Amino acid sequence: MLDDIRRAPKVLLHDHLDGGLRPETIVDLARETGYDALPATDPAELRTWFAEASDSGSLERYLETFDHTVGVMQTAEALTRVAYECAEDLAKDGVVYAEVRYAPEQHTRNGLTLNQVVEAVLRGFAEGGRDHGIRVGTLLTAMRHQARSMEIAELAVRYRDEGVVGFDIAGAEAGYPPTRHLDAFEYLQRENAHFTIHAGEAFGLPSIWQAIQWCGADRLGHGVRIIDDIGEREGESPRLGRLAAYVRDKRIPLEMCPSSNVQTGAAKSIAEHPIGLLRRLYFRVTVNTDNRLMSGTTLSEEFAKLVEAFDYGWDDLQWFTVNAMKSAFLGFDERLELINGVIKPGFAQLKWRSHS
Ligand SMILES: O=c1[nH]cnc2c1ncn2[C@H]1C[C@H](O)[C@@H](CO)O1
Ligand SMILES: [Zn+2]
Repeated sequence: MLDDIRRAPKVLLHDHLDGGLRPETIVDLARETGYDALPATDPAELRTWFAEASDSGSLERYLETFDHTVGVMQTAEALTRVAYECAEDLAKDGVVYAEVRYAPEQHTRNGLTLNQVVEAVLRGFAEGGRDHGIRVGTLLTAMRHQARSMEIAELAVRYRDEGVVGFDIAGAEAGYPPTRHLDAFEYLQRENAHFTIHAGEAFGLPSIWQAIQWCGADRLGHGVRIIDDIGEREGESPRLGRLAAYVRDKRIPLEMCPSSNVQTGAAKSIAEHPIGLLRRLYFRVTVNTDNRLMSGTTLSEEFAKLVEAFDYGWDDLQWFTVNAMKSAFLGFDERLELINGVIKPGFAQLKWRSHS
């Protein structure tokens, strides 16, 4: 099944550039750029280290592992290489459209300007996308514990015609509510720009409520805790609270990342992940990787885990994929073209093959 899932034309909306490096590349870049704090210099050991260190049950501990990936991404060449390889790796996994995010403010330690950071990454995505047949849009992230969101929002608008398709905030959620960055979100709305907000991962409903009702988020990063607003009683159909009903009624996309959520403690296991119920209730659920390196995963593997846990078939996987494409920060005509010209025919072929 995994091989077939790899062949399916997939869409990925939530993937961090600094969470998806190849271990071999980290080792190379550390050597080239003089970064001497890696926990291991053998790629296989490094791969294991990331997976284990990320498996703590705490988002804060999980985020500490990014010190090492961000540490080696401080030159234009390094950023371009990482972005190129990201496009290549996603294409090889059968992803046809991806939105990949990172925080430019974390890549200026060696003197790069924010503009230089963005241009280096865009170059990597453009070249990687062209060579490997995938379209990659960029989301610029501001770190929620810092105070640079307005600057980063302006950066996203500056590069909107060059491949930057939106904005996001990320980092530790508890103690850093989205409203801290309200001015940035209001600015983006005035600019008719798109944004998503990490919310409802390590903090509950108030974070989701603020993200949508105060900040005007187009999508929710994770959003798993929306489950807290859904009451389930034996023998009765689930009851949606006002916020959960709003999210479903308005078709607000949920960027769900099953493996990452298990690692940070946002979900107990894949089988107990709220995605099962949310999909049954027809929330606009999408499936994502978050950080392929930290979770040792790919989008195909995330789908395969869900197939195992929830017995999903091709129709479910296509539904998640079409949801993702509908929710992309891309023009309506381009979304339609990918849905009708690539996704539907690709899935039809796989369904036909598995029946014959
Ligand atoms: O799942 C996440 N929640 C909150 N922040 C995250 C998550 N994954 C990565 N980040 C942070 C760490 C990265 O350095 C930053 C930009 O990609 O975003
Ligand atoms: Zn994330």
